Amino acid sequence: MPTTQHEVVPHPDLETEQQYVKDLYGRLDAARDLAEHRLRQAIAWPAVDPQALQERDATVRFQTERVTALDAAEAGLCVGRIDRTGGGPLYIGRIGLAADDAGGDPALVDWRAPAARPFYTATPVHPLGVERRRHIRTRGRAVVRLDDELLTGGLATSGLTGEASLMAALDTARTGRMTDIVRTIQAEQDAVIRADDRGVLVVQGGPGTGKTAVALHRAAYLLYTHRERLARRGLLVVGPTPTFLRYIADVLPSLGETGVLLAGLGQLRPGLDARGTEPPASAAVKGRLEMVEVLERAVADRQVVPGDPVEVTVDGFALRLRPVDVRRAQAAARRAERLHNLARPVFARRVVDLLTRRYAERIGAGIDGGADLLDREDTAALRREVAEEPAVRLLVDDLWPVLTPERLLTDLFADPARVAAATPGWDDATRALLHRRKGSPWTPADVPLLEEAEELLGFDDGAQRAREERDRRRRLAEAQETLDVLHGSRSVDLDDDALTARHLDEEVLSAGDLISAEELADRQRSVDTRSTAERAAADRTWTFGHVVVDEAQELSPMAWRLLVRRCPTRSMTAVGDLAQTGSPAGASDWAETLRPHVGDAWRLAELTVNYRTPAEVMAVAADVLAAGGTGATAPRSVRPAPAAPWAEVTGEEQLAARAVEVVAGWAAEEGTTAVVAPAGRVAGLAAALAARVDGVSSGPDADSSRGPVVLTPGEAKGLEFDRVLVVDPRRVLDEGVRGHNDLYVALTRPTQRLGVLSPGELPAELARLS
Ligand SMILES: Nc1ncnc2c1ncn2[C@@H]1O[C@H](COP(=O)(O)OP(=O)(O)OP(=O)(O)O)[C@@H](O)[C@H]1O
Repeated sequence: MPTTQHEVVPHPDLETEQQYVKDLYGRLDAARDLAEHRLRQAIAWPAVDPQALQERDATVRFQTERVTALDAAEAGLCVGRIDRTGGGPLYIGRIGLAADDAGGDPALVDWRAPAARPFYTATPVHPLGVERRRHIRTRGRAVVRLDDELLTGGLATSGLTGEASLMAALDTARTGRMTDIVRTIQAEQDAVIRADDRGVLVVQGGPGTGKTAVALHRAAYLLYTHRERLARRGLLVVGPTPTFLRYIADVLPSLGETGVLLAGLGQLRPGLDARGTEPPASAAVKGRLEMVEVLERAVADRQVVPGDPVEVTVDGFALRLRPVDVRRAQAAARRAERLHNLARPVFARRVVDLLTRRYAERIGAGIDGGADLLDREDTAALRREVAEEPAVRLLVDDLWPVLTPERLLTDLFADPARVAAATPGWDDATRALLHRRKGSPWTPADVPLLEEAEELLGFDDGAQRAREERDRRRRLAEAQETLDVLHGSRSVDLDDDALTARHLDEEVLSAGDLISAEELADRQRSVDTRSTAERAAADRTWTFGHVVVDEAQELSPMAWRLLVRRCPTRSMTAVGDLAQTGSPAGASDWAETLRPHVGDAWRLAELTVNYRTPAEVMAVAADVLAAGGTGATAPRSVRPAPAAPWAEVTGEEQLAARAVEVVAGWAAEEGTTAVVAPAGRVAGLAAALAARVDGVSSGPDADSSRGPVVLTPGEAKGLEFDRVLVVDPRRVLDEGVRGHNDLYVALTRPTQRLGVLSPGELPAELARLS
């Protein structure tokens, strides 16, 4: 009888490759030992002055990053090799390692180096000088499998690079954390990863096409290729939700890159973590570009002209300020300075000048010659008196208050009258969407508005500058004192009596001759030891060297405006899928979305292959996409499903119980599980599940590495799970502002299994499942 047992014949080169990989690990160990030694040396460096301290900190940071990168390279150090026509093999891996022979090929080429490119892009039709591509799979430091592709035949294949390795990677159970794809990057993905960094690159691709993976690998590639510039200016990666940021957080560190700032829109204002929630319609209105004008009007509205003359009393004299006086003072302030807070001192000066004149007139009244008799000193004294009078300060505050962005928005959104004044032509229902109770948490949609307000208000840093100047003078005085002491105590040991005093002055350089007090004071300024990412996170005026935006279709126009401000060079990568837009403020057309911010200075790349969702599941999702009527096409899946997707009509009463049963039934399987349901059902389903299954979580803190998660389609966006149960698809369709997009997102999350539970009749869009 023929045996069904499949005997795996080890690849004949396995042992040779094991030797080579062992040698590479030896080099990695040596590089790490050296970096650790240098790090220890740097830490032990006696830093005698601030400059040395600064140098030491820079070295410590550099060597720490080096050790971290070398540590990260340990897992899967070598990913494969290419055998080139007329040349030796070139090994590709996570980092570059030099060979002993300085003139020859490196022992290992960094996957991001130009020489590594054919490993990802060579095909039998376009072999690029490559005869054979070999994927090397390792476990720990042991080589466990070799997969070869011959590229000499000239015949077109599946179009996938390293198909066996790719399929093995795609079939692996998920852990709840995204992993890197260095081993199996595909040619169309490679083109995006290595694309020129100038201008805005938009990457459009359906679910599972690797947009997130590609965006993160592109970040790593740009850091490698433009290391110096990006190390100085920093790189920002923006994601939609805290859950998503947690999901992707390990990828860049696993590629040895730790200096990238990952942030959600809610974290883009230093010092604020905006996690409040609000109806999508409110977020949509806040996201409109016309909010810029609304804010401009809201600021102008705070520059008040009273209806009637106002009076302030200074030393018993009632002084009058007429509306026309205020108007003139306002006009002068606005002429002098565009920003509200910076123009305020001009306004205040004008008001004080006017009141001083009135004061002088009142004092001079009854005396012959009147105010003209007061000399400059008298007037200056009166001016001081007026300026220091609390009633005058209060009046100026009323007429032109110092405003923080938070105060401007809090006062505006809490007061329908203010909103009405700032939104001429709006209807009341739209205005009502801006309402916010004082003290409620800020939402992500508020962040671009707060930042815009900051641009309009300006920050009067007069007090801070005065403080810095005082500090500088103090340091200068201390430095001078130090130099004086050094100068006074210099020991001059001269044998030659013939040296005259004049010679002495010429020949002996004192500390003060080598360094001025100013230089010394400057050196004493405290050294900023924070990394670029930390400094960028704390500084709202920081501009980044490159910005990567994931799920870019969700960004509102105001959010785009904020990001472009943070990246004036427009060196940006935006990845997204118009067919998955859930937010009413989000994009339905890239050109339309980008035009107000970058004009036509952007280009489009497309990803067409779905690596996540099995073909049978994708067919169901594609029906929903087609029914949505956007005309978008679903990407092509590369894998079949291990089990057919299914749907079940449960009735309302049985819905939660069936969901629990299904998820509990899946509990024994490896990998992650998600229940995706309309917002109104999440809490109930999570509670029902938690009673039966361990580690259930939901909402912004959901974490599928601990157990099943219950999410809305919006929260599930960008994530993936081995098994997904979609509950109540009808309500997902009906409740979402773009319901078909939401259901499409929900259905495209699984890597293995999909189940659908419907309390009532299955929507026609899911007919394929009935
Ligand atoms: N070349 C590849 N090799 C191995 N795995 C890959 C490759 N490309 C993508 N994947 C995997 O496919 C899955 C989907 O990738 P990713 O999440 O980046 O897609 P996406 O386009 O961002 O999807 P969505 O639009 O749904 O957010 C991930 O598990 C990713 O690791």
